[in-house]
Amino acid sequence: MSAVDKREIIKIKNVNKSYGDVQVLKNIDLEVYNGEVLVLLGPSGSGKSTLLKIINGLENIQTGEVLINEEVYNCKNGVAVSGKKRAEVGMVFQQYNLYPHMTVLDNVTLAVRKVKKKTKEDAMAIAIPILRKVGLEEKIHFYPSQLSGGEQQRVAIVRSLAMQPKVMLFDEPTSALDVELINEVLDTLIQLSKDGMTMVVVTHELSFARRVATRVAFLDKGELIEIGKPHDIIMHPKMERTKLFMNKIHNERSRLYDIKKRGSINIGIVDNAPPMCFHEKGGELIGFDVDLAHSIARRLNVTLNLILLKNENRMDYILANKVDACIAKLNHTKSRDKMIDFSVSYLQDCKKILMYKDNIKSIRDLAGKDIAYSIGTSTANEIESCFKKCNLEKPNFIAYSSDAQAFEAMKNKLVEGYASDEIIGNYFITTEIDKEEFQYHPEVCCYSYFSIGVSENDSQWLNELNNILLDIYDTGDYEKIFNTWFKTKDKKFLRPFEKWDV
Ligand SMILES: Nc1ncnc2c1ncn2[C@@H]1O[C@H](COP(=O)(O)OP(=O)(O)OP(=O)(O)O)[C@@H](O)[C@H]1O
Repeated sequence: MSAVDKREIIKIKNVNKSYGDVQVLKNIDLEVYNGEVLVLLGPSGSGKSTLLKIINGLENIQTGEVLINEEVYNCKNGVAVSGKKRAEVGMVFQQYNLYPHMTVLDNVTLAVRKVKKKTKEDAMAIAIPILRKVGLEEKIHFYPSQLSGGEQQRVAIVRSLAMQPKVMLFDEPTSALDVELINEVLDTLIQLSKDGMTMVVVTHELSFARRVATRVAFLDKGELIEIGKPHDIIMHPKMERTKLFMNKIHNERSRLYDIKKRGSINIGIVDNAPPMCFHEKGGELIGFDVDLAHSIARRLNVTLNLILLKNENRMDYILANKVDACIAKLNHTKSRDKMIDFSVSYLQDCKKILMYKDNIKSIRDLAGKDIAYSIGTSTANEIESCFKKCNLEKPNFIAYSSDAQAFEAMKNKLVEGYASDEIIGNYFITTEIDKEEFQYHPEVCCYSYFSIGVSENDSQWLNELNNILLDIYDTGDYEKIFNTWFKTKDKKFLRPFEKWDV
């Protein structure tokens, strides 16, 4: 996220708005700072859209004023600035309202030419780099009907951006889109925020608010009830009205509902960590995680789509709601717990350091020694914090692109040891002829808990998933899967943990 400074870009002072006798906004005071992304949440009819239209000068107000960069844009005597000035406040609606008979390029450059009086060439010079940035360069000669809903909405965003606005206002920009298209529009908003654009966004996408918003404001019945950091307003609201709304939205927005509606579940897996998930010789994906994913899909009575992820992008996919669940030998760690939710743990393991037996000395001897691990895993961090707790100087962790490569590095003596979850390390030892040569360092064992990762605030989906995991256990399926993949009996077969507790 870009840096926010305390310069007020939008200032709303004591705004009251009525339609006839009905007051729809009451004494609104609000500032939006430079580079800030302010998300407006609230029930239907609470006045969110009206507030955006007031900022933009599309609606008049009965009292107060709206300033943008200290210039009055709206006040009780009517809209205070010219149409050209008003175009400096970009607005994107739920319906993208593109001209159907015009190409993408014409749609985007029309206002630049008409309102800003730019030549066609100048307008194109502004528009094309923005179209390129949002990945639409190849579609500039397409007509709206030839584009997906997500692409049309991105064109609408570019059309506003081409006016080089000081702020951008979005009114539920994703609510008319299918689930799979929502993220491409949200990604465009995320990019805009990284570029430092000041934005006010009305949305029901709580995970987007958690990820991108600088602050979240909750409106109810025309009043600004609460404003603060996304985590505080969404997870720990202080006001009763906010609490009621959040509970309702969490239930309504459950992923479980989408999964059932779609008839399929998207489960993220990582395919380079045998025996959890890897490619069989024929190329088929197999492993503990794969079997677990099938068991879950069967219980939900939906088809299973396995989505191939990497260790290093697993969290991003969960955060961006690109997968419904992630079963990718994901360790439940404290830092991840701040961003996503975890199911009950389906496997307890231990992070260890595998070495040539002859090299094993005291734990203190590991200080500064090169140890390989697989990139994007929590292994290095977790072992480092175990060392820190014991006041020991830590080894020097070196990231390799997979567990197989990290193991090879140790085997070829490029590094002193290979660190991983024991269950994965064991797989590599058992496939070696000289397995007797290797041993885990006897003094290093940091407990790890494999859990399924899901996006936050969806208690309905999480509860269902936990119940399914316990059912998989209770019906004996878990034992079968366990015994298929952990033949070496290297792990005890445990009932999934009801609670995460370290
Ligand atoms: N042009 C209008 N004339 C009369 N009443 C209006 C007009 N526009 C909005 N309202 C009323 O003002 C109130 C606030 O509407 P607004 O569209 O701002 O709410 P909202 O929070 O954006 O709702 P939603 O989430 O459903 O879009 C509602 O009661 C609505 O019926």
